[in-house]
Amino acid sequence: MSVAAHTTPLLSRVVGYSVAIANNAGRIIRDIMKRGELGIVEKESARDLQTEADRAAQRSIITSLQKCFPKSTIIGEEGEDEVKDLSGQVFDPSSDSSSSISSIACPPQLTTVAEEELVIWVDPLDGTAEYTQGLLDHVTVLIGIASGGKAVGGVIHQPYYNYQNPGAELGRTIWGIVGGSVGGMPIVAPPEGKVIVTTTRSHSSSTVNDAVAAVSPTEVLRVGGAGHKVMLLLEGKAHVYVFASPGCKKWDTCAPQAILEAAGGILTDIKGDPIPYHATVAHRNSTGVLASAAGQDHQAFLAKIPQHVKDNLKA
Ligand SMILES: Nc1ncnc2c1ncn2[C@@H]1O[C@H](COP(=O)(O)O)[C@@H](OP(=O)(O)O)[C@H]1O
Ligand SMILES: [Mg+2]
Ligand SMILES: [Mg+2]
Ligand SMILES: [Mg+2]
Repeated sequence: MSVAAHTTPLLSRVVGYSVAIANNAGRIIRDIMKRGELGIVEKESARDLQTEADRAAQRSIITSLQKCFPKSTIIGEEGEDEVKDLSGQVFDPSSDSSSSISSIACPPQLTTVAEEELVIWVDPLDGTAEYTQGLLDHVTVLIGIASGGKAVGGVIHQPYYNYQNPGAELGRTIWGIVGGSVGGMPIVAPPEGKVIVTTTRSHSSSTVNDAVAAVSPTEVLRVGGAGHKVMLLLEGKAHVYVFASPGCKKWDTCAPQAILEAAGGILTDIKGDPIPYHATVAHRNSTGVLASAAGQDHQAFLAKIPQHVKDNLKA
């Protein structure tokens, strides 16, 4: 472990190590796709799939995080078996130069956060439906860090970024700490005079579509993954992410929310209430998600969501 690891705040260390751990999970996801044996199973429904990549990536992330931060609570999407299974290949994040943590700024109010206060929400593969359909750049690995019920830090790794540009570096990783710093990609403002809305591609409903129409979009980007959609907000390709559905879970939103807020954006439920991230909360974001890029009028978007949409999403 480097000297910096002992002198930097715990939260910066968790985020820095999560960068390396997420990059390693991305390698696992690419390897499984290359082998072509996806081992697809249905979870709660045919719209809720799990592949060997979801399972193997989660085993690796949880095993590695547990080893580095044994006193924190870690909650992963892929259920009890994968969480208790610590047989994943242990990856030592301090061996990876991508976990250079000295540049990850932590604001004063978060420098004293203790390991046992952290709740780490892990989505080992966000955008599973798109992964199985070959829409590979929709896939992300999400590691979100909460303290006091709030999303305070996060990592989004996009393992297939640039996969259609041979010769360019494959994959990218974005990280952030709320009130601290954001890194890994330039933050770009979306174009003025347009309202580009991003929403689900594979989990639509009439309520989802009513909410999208209500914000009067000039364009709608239907893409996979909560992580991918928040990346579109960060890189100036969309103004707002509207998802009036109870389908997203805490592991889908914790990391994207922390990074978006670190970059000046806002993520709430569809009514404008904050999403809680304590260890004991229900996993489902039953009142939907609305996220806006930095500089956008979040309240104005919320005000356009029709009452019948809000009424359909009960806590
Ligand atoms: N109706 C639904 N049923 C199950 N999962 C849903 C869902 N709606 C959204 N989700 C989950 O929320 C995440 C983002 O969804 P979408 O891509 O449709 O915007 C996906 O995460 P995973 O791919 O990690 O499971 C997806 O499974
Ligand atoms: Mg899933
Ligand atoms: Mg997900
Ligand atoms: Mg997932």
